[in-house]
Amino acid sequence: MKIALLGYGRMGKMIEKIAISRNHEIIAKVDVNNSDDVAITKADVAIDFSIPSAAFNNIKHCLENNVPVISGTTGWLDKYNEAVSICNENKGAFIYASNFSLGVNVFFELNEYLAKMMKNLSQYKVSMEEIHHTQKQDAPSGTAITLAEGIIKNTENTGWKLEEAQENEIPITALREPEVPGTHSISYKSDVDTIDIKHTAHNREGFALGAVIAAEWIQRKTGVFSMKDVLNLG
Ligand SMILES: NC(=O)c1ccc[n+]([C@@H]2O[C@H](COP(=O)([O-])OP(=O)(O)OC[C@H]3O[C@@H](n4cnc5c(N)ncnc54)[C@H](O)[C@@H]3O)[C@@H](O)[C@H]2O)c1
Ligand SMILES: O=C(O)C1=N[C@H](C(=O)O)CCC1
Repeated sequence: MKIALLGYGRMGKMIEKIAISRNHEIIAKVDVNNSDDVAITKADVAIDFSIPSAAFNNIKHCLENNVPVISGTTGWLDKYNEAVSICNENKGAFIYASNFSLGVNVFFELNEYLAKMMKNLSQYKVSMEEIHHTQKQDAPSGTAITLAEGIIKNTENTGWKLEEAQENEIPITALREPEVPGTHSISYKSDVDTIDIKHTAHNREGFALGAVIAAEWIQRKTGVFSMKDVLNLG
């Protein structure tokens, strides 16, 4: 495949490495200082790992030019429904995932399964912690938001909050520490015990491999998909 990389930072560079190892060709590298709108239109797929303020326009440009797009950028989801409409209007192909790693997508399923079991056990209070590197622009992480949505869907919790949560809201603690690729923990605490589940990324390879697999999977497809479709989970 001919791939356009939208964002050539930590993730863009890791995706380039994995894509080349799977015999793909990188035909455009778009960055804050380097835009190449023409090259993008010649790609079989674009992979966007940019910044929250750029993601929506990147995705729109691809969909309006019939280029399937995979986006892992977090922190722009107020415009997700608009991106879905643009995809459908243009009969395009689009996948957003807050986390492309196989391990986290298994963890998403485990989270929902546990939430269902905890639904009627009101003595347990749920909380979440995420830890990422200090360059991260958004908080809480996109992954933490997906996990919170998985709990809300399956329990009486009505929302999530960073820190000071109300009753029935999931409190999320977002910590920033040097070099941490991404750690997410969910705890259900009662007076007598605690149940914890945790996912720890050791590096960024899992995210990048998942994004390249999604880019391979979406070829010749039309519609809006998720990593659940790609990985055939659940
Ligand atoms: N979904 C996942 O699996 C996953 C995994 C890791 C990171 N992320 C997300 O991916 C994004 C990128 O992460 P990163 O660690 O590579 O960040 P980074 O800061 O290393 O890279 C972002 C790059 O985007 C570039 N950029 C800025 N404006 C742009 C524009 N208009 N068009 C294209 N590129 C532009 C920047 O110059 C920079 O090189 C973040 O939102 C992060 O949360 C998602
Ligand atoms: O490094 C980041 O930034 C990450 N962002 C995603 C998120 O916000 O969940 C995935 C994990 C790494």
